[in-house]
Amino acid sequence: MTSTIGGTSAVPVLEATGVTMKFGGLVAVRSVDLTVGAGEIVGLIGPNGAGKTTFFNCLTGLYVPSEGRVSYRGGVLPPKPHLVTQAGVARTFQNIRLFSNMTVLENVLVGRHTRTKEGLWSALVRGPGFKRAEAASHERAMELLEFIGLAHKADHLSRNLPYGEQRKLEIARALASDPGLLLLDEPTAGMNPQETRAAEELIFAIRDQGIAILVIEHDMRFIFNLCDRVACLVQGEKLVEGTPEAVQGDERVVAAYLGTPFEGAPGAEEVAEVEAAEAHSATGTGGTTSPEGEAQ
Ligand SMILES: Nc1ncnc2c1ncn2[C@@H]1O[C@H](COP(=O)(O)OP(=O)(O)OP(=O)(O)O)[C@@H](O)[C@H]1O
Repeated sequence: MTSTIGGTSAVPVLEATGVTMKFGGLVAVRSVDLTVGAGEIVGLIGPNGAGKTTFFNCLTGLYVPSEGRVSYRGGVLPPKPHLVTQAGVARTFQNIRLFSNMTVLENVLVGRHTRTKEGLWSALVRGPGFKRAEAASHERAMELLEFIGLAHKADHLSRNLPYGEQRKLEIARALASDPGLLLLDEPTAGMNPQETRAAEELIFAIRDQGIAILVIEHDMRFIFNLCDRVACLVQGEKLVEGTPEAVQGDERVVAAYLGTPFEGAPGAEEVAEVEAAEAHSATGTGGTTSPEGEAQ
């Protein structure tokens, strides 16, 4: 199966079909379909609480979706984070999750462990197989630090890095698992404009290495500049999906961000029902009539 993007055909790397996530009575994500093709950068936008991170958590095995299916390169992903990483899907988090007392290099090495095959026994006796694997991991981790521009800080404690560099280090740690798909949750949150620009360049460079990317971001200028395709979630449902130009110009997206109701908006029926019920209870027997004859 292929997904068509702007007239070209891309092989899907990620396919999410009908993904729904319920927390008790709350439907945080409702029947969302999304594909990411090889070589693509896809953006996921939506107002606060729209369900973006919940959807990411469903893709990466942190949550088991209430309904739906997530596949990577044609195989259904097991709902366990370490197995998802092993399959080739890596992620970063909205709130930085580095090991603050470890060095920059050690943080990247932690991300490498899904790709090392040496077992506990081999590690304990530090046999030749373990030493070879350790040297290869070290070399790969240094390559990645070179790539993100932090090789000169390999021995620094990660907690001493400026915020923008901590975010870059998180990306390097995710890349250490050799993913085919990288999910970035608000990679530029808290960054200044120069750091945001550098993050954009870094993401393009990652894509150029053949890694598909799905990114959540609130910075619209960043997302519309970066992405080949953008999907907008509102109240857990995918409202619009298309090229940055199409999504940017879509009045429903603008309305969703401004909180303006519009016809057919996800949740609009529920809102109307609640408003009608409130009007009913406020007026006792079905509402009063204004002098102009309009219901209040
Ligand atoms: N573990 C949970 N238990 C219960 N409700 C949750 C849980 N996680 C998220 N929610 C709810 O699901 C909805 C979607 O939240 P989510 O964090 O996915 O939105 P978001 O689009 O990522 O928001 P933001 O842009 O603010 O990060 C919200 O109403 C949130 O309160």
